[in-house]
Amino acid sequence: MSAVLDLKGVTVRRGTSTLLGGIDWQVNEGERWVVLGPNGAGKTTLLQILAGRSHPTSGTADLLGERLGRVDVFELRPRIGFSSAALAERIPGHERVRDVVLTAAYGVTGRWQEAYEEFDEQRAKDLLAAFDVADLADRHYGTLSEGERKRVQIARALMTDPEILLLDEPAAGLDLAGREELVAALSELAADEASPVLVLVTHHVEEIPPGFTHLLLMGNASVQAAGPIEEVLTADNLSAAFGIPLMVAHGGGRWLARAARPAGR
Ligand SMILES: Nc1ncnc2c1ncn2[C@@H]1O[C@H](COP(=O)(O)OP(=O)(O)OP(=O)(O)O)[C@@H](O)[C@H]1O
Repeated sequence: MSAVLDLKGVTVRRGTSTLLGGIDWQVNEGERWVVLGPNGAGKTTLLQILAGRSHPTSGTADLLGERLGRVDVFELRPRIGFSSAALAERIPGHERVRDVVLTAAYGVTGRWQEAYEEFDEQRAKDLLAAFDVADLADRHYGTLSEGERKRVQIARALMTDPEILLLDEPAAGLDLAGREELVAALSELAADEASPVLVLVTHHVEEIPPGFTHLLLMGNASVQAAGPIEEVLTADNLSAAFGIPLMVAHGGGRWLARAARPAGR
């Protein structure tokens, strides 16, 4: 079985900065990955490669069996769902929620004169229902709460029935109730065998949804540890990645982390 994502020695340089230094990573069918690490670790840069929106300076990135640099990325991108704050900013506030999801079929934001099939309309409706926002379908996107927007963004990322779904900090900016609702929705997505391979980027172990299987821990532009979540998410690994002594607890499918001793002691 070939890997869904296969990165070998992936390095990204911008000027004199190394944003990613020699990343080796394999993701297989059915896996649900969390990419965790501190600010500036290189998580967003990595996701840009996985989304086919940026190329490595050196090394090789095979996405769905296609090598970046040799494949037409415009054919590849519909096979990879992607949700990020930067993409969300492009959604016009006056767009109807149903059209925010529907227009992903053409990879555009802002409905204009595209013709959509009944099948597309139905899929957009079903996705809104799956994320519990069906009753918002006729609202303007700009009138939604942040939590509602996040769920619409994920529904949009799934519109093309992708083989991989990349989520860059989906819980950022949510209040506690919003975060918990999103974690529950992502946990359901993880449990569904029909779901694509999932890759979720976060800074916070509290945002890891139950059912996610693997963890890539990043720090200093490189992989600190990678593998099954229970093996990798240890106090030692997390402390090394974040650069302070941390404690980790696990219960009820959820994770917690805090400083091993109060700051300043
Ligand atoms: N075009 C660029 N030129 C130089 N440095 C860059 C460029 N783009 C990003 N960086 C730097 O690369 C590093 C990694 O950035 P990246 O956004 O991938 O990190 P991240 O782990 O996603 O961080 P955060 O959690 O804060 O979003 C950061 O130090 C950032 O300042």
